[in-house]
Amino acid sequence: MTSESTKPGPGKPKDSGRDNIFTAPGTTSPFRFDEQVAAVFPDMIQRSVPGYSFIISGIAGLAQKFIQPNTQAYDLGCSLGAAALAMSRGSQHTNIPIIGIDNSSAMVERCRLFIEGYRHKNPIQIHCQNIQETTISQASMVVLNFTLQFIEQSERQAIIEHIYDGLEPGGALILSEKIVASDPAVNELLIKLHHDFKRANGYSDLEISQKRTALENVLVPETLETHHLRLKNAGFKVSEVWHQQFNFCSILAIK
Ligand SMILES: Nc1ncnc2c1ncn2[C@@H]1O[C@H](C[S@+](CC[C@H]([NH3+])C(=O)[O-])CC(=O)[O-])[C@@H](O)[C@H]1O
Ligand SMILES: O=C(O)C(=O)Cc1ccccc1
Repeated sequence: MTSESTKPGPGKPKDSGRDNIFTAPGTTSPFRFDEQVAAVFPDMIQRSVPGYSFIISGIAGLAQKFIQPNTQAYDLGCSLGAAALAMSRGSQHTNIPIIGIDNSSAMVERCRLFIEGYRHKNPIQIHCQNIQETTISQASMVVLNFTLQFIEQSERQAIIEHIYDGLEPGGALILSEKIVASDPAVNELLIKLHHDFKRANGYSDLEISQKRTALENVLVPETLETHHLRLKNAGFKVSEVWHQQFNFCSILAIK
């Protein structure tokens, strides 16, 4: 069993492989979190999201500050549970229920196995369900780590409001998202820098372009202004960017 205190981030389950999903020409069907993606997810997210490991470590640090006794913590769109494990690791308290939610059964199955492989000091439960149908209560910390971007835009405000309602005063929402820069030229530049990052991590131009096509209308990014406004409208007192690398951003919002 691996100790959560010595391994940051998700590491790699023994059977996880390299992401070759978009290697073959003609692979452009819409992106889905199916078994094929779940099987290579640690490699895919690590090589595709600038700052991913830093954000996971940062979530552990934020958990140290925000998780309070007699509350719960949520990892919404948990995939393999990296943020749930980070919250467990970072929390100063034990016996805090940490609830991971994902609507992909392939992810949930692997997440449960993955979490079993780590020693964790807080109980982690993983549920296969839609975030839109998740009850949130007595929360001191909620994480949406690159999840809201995959949800219909028309449903995003209600989700943020529901999270706000379930948070205790002083509780934190960590919202990480791929963003669109307001200035079109800067936006193009950030997209280019992101593609350079992917190329430097071993993805070919064909893989980058086919995945870009597959993500159209599936991952719908918004501007930072839209996120801050949505958080403000939900009632959050504070929303500040605590990490940004190119067009990948993480916001800390406090109730
Ligand atoms: N409506 C929904 N309800 C529940 N789950 C959903 C929904 N829509 C999408 N998902 C799930 O949200 C996750 C998004 S990945 C999160 C990474 C993780 N947070 C990490 O810190 O490693 C982000 C990425 O791959 O860029 C997937 O597992 C989906 O099945
Ligand atoms: O790969 C990309 O281009 C992304 O924008 C990030 C990403 C990472 C994992 C799944 C889907 C999108």
